[in-house]
Amino acid sequence: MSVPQTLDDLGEIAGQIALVRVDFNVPIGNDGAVGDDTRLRASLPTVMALRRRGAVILLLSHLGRPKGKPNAAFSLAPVAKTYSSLLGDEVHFLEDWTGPGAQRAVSELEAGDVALLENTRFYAGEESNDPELASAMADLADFYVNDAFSASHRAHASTVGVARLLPSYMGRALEDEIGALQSATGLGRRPSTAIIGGAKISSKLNVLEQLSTKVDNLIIGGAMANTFLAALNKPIGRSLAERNLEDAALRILKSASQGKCQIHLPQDVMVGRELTPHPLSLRTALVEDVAADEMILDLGPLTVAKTLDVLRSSQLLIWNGPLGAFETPPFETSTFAIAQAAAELTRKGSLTSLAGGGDTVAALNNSGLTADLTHVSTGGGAFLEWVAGIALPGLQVLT
Ligand SMILES: Nc1ncnc2c1ncn2[C@@H]1O[C@H](COP(=O)(O)OP(=O)(O)O)[C@@H](O)[C@H]1O
Ligand SMILES: O=C(OP(=O)(O)O)[C@H](O)COP(=O)(O)O
Repeated sequence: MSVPQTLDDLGEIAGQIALVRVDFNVPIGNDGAVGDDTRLRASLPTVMALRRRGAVILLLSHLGRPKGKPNAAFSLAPVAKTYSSLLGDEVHFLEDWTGPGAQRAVSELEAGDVALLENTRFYAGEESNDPELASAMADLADFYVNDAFSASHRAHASTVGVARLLPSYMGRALEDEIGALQSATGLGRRPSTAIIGGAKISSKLNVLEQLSTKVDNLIIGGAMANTFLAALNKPIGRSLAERNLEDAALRILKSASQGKCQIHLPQDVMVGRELTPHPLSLRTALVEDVAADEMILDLGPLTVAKTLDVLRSSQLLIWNGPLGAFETPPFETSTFAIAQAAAELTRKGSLTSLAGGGDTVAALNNSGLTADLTHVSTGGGAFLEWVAGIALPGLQVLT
C-alpha cells in the first residue's frame, strides 16, 4: 500500500478546482442556527491553504440522515452562512450541483472562491456509492481532497466513489487526526478503558464487539446502555433503545465474558417522564426499578462513582458518546463529571485520554474541558473504528 498524498504533493493549482470532502454534520438548533462549530473550524487550514494557492474550492458534505431525499430541515444553507463568518469572506451556496446548470455555476467562480454544495445525502446515490453520482461530483473538479476523518468510515460516493475518479489527497485536518491518534494509541497503554454512550446504537454495536477484544474495560452508558439493559430483561420504560438489537447486545456480553474485557453497565440512572429542562418527575432509580412511563436520561450517582474508580486505575481512555441527553439540563451531569475526572487524571499525567464524536465534542466544549484531554477527535464512529483496528474505506481509497 502506498502512502496517501497530502496537500504538500500538489503541484501548481492556481485556477484549478478542488473538491474538498468536509464533515459539516454539525448540530442545528431549533432556531436553525449552527450549534457547536468545531467541525467547521477544523476545515479552515485546508481551505485557507488551497485559497492561498489560487484554487477554487468546492466543499462537499452531508448533514444528518435525510435518507436520500431533499429535506429543508437538513439543508446546509445555514452552515454556509456560519462558515462565511468563520472564513471572513463570502461562501457561495450551490443548491443544485448535479443539474445542467451546475458546470456553468462552478465555471463562474474565481480563484480563491469558496462554495458549499447542498447536502450529499439529498441523493440516494450518496449512501449506495452510486457510480453516476460519483461521476457527477468528479465532473465538477480537477482534484479531490478528503478532510473529513469523521465520515471516512462510510463507503459513500463523496468519500470513496469520487476519490477513485480524481487525483486524491489528504487534507490538513485528516492528517492531524491520524497523527494524533497514532501517537496516542501507539504505546499500548494498559489497563485501557472504552466508554461508549450516545444514541447511534445500530451503527456502533459492531464496533463495540471489536473493541471488546482490545480493551480491558468497556463502560456502556447513554442510550446505548438502554438496549443492553432491555436485553437483560431490565425495565427501561419509554427510554430510547433499539429493541431489535437485543440479540446482538447479548452476543457482545457473552463474548466479552469469555475474553479479558470487563463490561460495565449502569447500576442506577436518572429518569424522568418528560425530556424537558429539570422535569418535576426527575428521580434517581436503580435499573431494576424504572417505571413503565419513565425514560432513562442519564447515569445515576452510583454508576458515575464506579466509572470514576475504573478511570483512576486506567492508563488509556477511549470515549465516544455523551452518557446522557446532555442538551437538556440536568442530563449533562454524568458526562460532565466523567469529563472532569478524565481532565484531572490527564493533567496529572496518569491517563492518556482520547474522546471523539460530533455530540461528544459539543458536550466537552460545553464543559470547558476539551483542551485538558490528550486528543479530542472530530469523529465518533470513525474514531472508534480506527481505534478498534477496522480499516476506514475513505482512508483506504487514498492509498
Ligand atoms: N439516555 C439517553 N436518552 C436519549 N438520548 C441520549 C441518551 N444518552 C445520550 N443521548 C443522546 O445521544 C446523542 C449523541 O449520540 P451520538 O451521535 O452517538 O454521539 P457522537 O455524535 O458523539 O458520536 C445526543 O443527542 C444525546 O442527547
Ligand atoms: O457525526 C458523525 O458521526 P459521529 O456521530 O459518530 O461523530 C459523522 O458525520 C457521520 O455521520 P453518520 O453516522 O450519519 O454517517
